[in-house]
Amino acid sequence: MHAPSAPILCSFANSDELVESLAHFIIKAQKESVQRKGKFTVAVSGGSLPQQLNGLIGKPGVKWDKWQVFYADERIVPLDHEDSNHNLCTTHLWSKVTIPKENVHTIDPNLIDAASASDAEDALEEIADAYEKELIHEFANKDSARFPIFDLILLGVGPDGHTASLFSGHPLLSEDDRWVAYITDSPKPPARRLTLTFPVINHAARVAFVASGANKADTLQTVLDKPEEGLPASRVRPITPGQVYWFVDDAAASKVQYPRTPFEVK
Ligand SMILES: O=C(O)[C@H](O)[C@@H](O)[C@H](O)[C@H](O)COP(=O)(O)O
Repeated sequence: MHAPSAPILCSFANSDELVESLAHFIIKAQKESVQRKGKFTVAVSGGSLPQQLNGLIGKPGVKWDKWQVFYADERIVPLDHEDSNHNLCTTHLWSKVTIPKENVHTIDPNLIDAASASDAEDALEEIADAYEKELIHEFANKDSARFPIFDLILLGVGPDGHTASLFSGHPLLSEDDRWVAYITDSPKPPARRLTLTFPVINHAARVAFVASGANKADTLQTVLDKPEEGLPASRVRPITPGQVYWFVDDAAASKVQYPRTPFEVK
């Protein structure tokens, strides 16, 4: 196993520049992946991220039919529920682009109904297992890696430093076997969620965090300048040649000492 490489921090003067640069970064990653293997595997999360992807809308360089999308985390609610990350992404992105419906891999809606009808953890286990199988179907046989290698995982960071549904102090932070796990005790509602685990996130070819606004300044300072504090977002350190990027605005980076890397569109 190779050592993780240091995060690359790209900070932009405002939200428009961030959104546009992020779109260029994603398109470049997509081109490389499609050239190499004919598809682009992506994981996305919720929060403000889907809106920050709107620089992709209408860009001819985006080959939506080559995308295979999974959710980095999802809430255990019906897919059209206001808390669903799939619903959020559909509203802000999928409904505005030509991605084939079958290329967006949701948690199984039939299993959600069963889980909603009961408090039993078995139903959540079943949802997590089914989603893991969906991933195995996409990634297995391609190489012998123990974990899937996403081309790109897009994440946000919460004020408490959580990312996906990986929260500080939670036993799930030490999960080293499963690809997908469920939680029933998310400190932020809704309590019942599904998440990709750290080994999956840290095997990705690229992980890009997106964060904006002054209310993220303290969090980013801790995550980037004090990784020894071990906030979940600091633990995202893909093994080489994987790389973690931070796409932030200057307001969010205002307290960060960590060196910036100029963003270059090539
Ligand atoms: O866990 C949740 O319930 C949130 O969806 C969360 O993961 C969100 O993505 C981050 O808090 C970042 O939030 P912003 O994208 O709004 O900065």
